[in-house]
Amino acid sequence: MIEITHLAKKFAVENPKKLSEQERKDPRLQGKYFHSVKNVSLTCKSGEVLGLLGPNGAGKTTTLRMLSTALKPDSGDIKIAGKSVVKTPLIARRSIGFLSGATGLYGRLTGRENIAYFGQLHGMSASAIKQRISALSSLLELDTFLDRKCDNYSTGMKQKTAIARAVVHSPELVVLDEPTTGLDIMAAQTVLAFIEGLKQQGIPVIFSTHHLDEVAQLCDRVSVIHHGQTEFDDTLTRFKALAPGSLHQAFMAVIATGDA
Ligand SMILES: Nc1ncnc2c1ncn2[C@@H]1O[C@H](COP(=O)(O)OP(=O)(O)OP(=O)(O)O)[C@@H](O)[C@H]1O
Repeated sequence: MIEITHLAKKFAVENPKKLSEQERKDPRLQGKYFHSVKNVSLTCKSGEVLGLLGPNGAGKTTTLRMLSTALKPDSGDIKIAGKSVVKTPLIARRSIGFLSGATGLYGRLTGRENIAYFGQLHGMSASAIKQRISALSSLLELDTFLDRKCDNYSTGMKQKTAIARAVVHSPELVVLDEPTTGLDIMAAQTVLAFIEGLKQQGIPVIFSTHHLDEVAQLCDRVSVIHHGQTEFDDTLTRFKALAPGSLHQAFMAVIATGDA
């Protein structure tokens, strides 16, 4: 069980001229600080997939970076199986698999070497790494390119390899920041099937997306963040009930409530 309660994170604005016009008008800009995440709470149980939705700049990536321990929250708490990620980030890191949009693969290494390197960092033995890469390679369909240098990988090859790398240590919780962005339909389906497989194993998955069809296909729960605040956190069934027949309308209804 993952419980995020009243999470907040602000960033100092060093040069206000560098902010976009939208950010300058954003109510989260207060004096010298931009309050990217103001009040985010969500829960996700074993075997559930949670879709994190929100307009561009809503605070999804910042929330997921706090959940993965890459960023320390200013306030609020994150608990995995009752233990605080904020108080013991190093221990928590072992139990989380995090796919970030920002971390690239080492181009001079092959996909296999990239994944194996992360396995070593997690203290896995050579034989455990070999077995795990073999399993992940067939699940994510990496076989045809895994021994090529990553420099020349396509976007889909890079993303699937990065996902394998994020979960090489068989984490208790998987957090994916926009896992299907930029992927073609086949690669996206492979990634979605992989997430479904994690769910079948009882591993909770939290992923951000702008694709409502993925939410309909996979998610048990939906959280919507707008202007750094949770505006909705409940089951997919309740989300659908906000506007029967259209997830798009349901999303727009939640955003409109936040703007009111
Ligand atoms: N290190 C930082 N310093 C200053 N501002 C930041 C920093 N990180 C994020 N922000 C700002 O916080 C806001 C939220 O960003 P975040 O990346 O979390 O949004 P998002 O919901 O993931 O957006 P998108 O859907 O576009 O990926 C944005 O306005 C962003 O510019």
